Amino acid sequence: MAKDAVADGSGTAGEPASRQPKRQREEGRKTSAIFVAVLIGAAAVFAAYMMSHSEDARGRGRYAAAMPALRTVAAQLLHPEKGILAADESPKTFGARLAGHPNKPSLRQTWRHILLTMPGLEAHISGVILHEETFAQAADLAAARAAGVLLGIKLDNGTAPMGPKQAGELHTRGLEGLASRCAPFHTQHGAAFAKWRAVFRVGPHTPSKAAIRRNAKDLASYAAAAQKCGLVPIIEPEVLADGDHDLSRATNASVRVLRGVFRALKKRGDVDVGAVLLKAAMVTPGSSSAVAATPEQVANATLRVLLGTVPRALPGVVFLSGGQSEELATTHLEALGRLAAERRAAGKPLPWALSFSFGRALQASAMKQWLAGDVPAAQQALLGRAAANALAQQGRAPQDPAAAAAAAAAAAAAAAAVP
Ligand SMILES: O=P(O)(O)OC[C@H]1O[C@](O)(COP(=O)(O)O)[C@@H](O)[C@@H]1O
Repeated sequence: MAKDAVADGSGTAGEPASRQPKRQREEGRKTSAIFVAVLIGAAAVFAAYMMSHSEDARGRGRYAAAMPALRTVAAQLLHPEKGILAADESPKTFGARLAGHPNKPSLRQTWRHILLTMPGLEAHISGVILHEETFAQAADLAAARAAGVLLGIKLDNGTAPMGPKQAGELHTRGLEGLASRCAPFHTQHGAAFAKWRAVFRVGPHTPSKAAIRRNAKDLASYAAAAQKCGLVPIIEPEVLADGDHDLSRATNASVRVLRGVFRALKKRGDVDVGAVLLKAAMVTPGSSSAVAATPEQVANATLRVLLGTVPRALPGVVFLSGGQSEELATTHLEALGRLAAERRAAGKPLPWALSFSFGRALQASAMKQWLAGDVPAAQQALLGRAAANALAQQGRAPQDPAAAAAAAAAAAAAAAAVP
């Protein structure tokens, strides 16, 4: 009997449970109950902490139901033979591209006029992202729209330093009043999409959790506001190439940032991720890194990051050029396009389209020609880069840019000749 009592855990060895004093049994039960309650409490606190602090925890929440009209616009932007021209430089950034020429509003206006009215632009450009100041150029906007080029508005107001604990890190401004600010771009100026850029530095202690959380939350708030305004949001969490970090640190930072961003989008519950485009940096070693990476290594690292973080429902990823030369950005895009084509051939297609949304890597040579006074050469240069990148995103070797420009111009002339 004593043996049974020990075996079923109900008493002390040698003394049946029924013979223990009642008070002693009750105290034992109370102690176990308190112990279990403390355990449950600690587990709950730990789980809550992990949910709110761990960047690796799976995001809770859901995406909003499909927004068909916005999904159609997203698909238009992701035309397989076209990409997006980023011409939304803030006045300060534009000035940095001018090689000493005075950064006057009229100069920016002239350059954007040349871009928006360029014959043949629509051959390989599906949309142009513009700075707010360009929305005053109504005739130029109308010309681009008439050619079938979608217009986008940069809705962020640039970056500002984060608190003293995140020295050197930045957050993006512009959420205040966004809901009312964004509507007229769609209703009065015909914008179809929008963009918001957040930046993350790779350093020994960055990007910090705080910077990721804050920027991810703000990107998600912007995406929701843009969709409510009737605009397809491009979210741009740019992991900067500045620095001497290697490919593996760039990979790690990109994974953490993108996880944070998609978790924040899901947590809101009012964003249709099927009507959002991700504008991402390719995963490369830092611009002052001692160790270079081949285009194949860059493409592999970039795809690995995207496959591990980006939901299948997102329609497309458009890459920024991030200070790479025009040729290098195209070479990297081509390596990515080749990987995507190989996966398709192997019956494992990527869930999203890959394309480009370059600023400098589309405009650098063109601007040089324009600043030297040769507008036709500027147009040729830009059309040539667009054509080369359109091929590259399909994994096809870019032709000689001059030949591609001539082909684009011929196509435009043929289209114009049709009555
Ligand atoms: O003027 P800002 O806000 O610094 O923007 C910088 C540029 O970065 C981009 O997001 C990406 O441009 P790049 O392709 O040249 O890196 C552009 O859309 C934008 O013009």
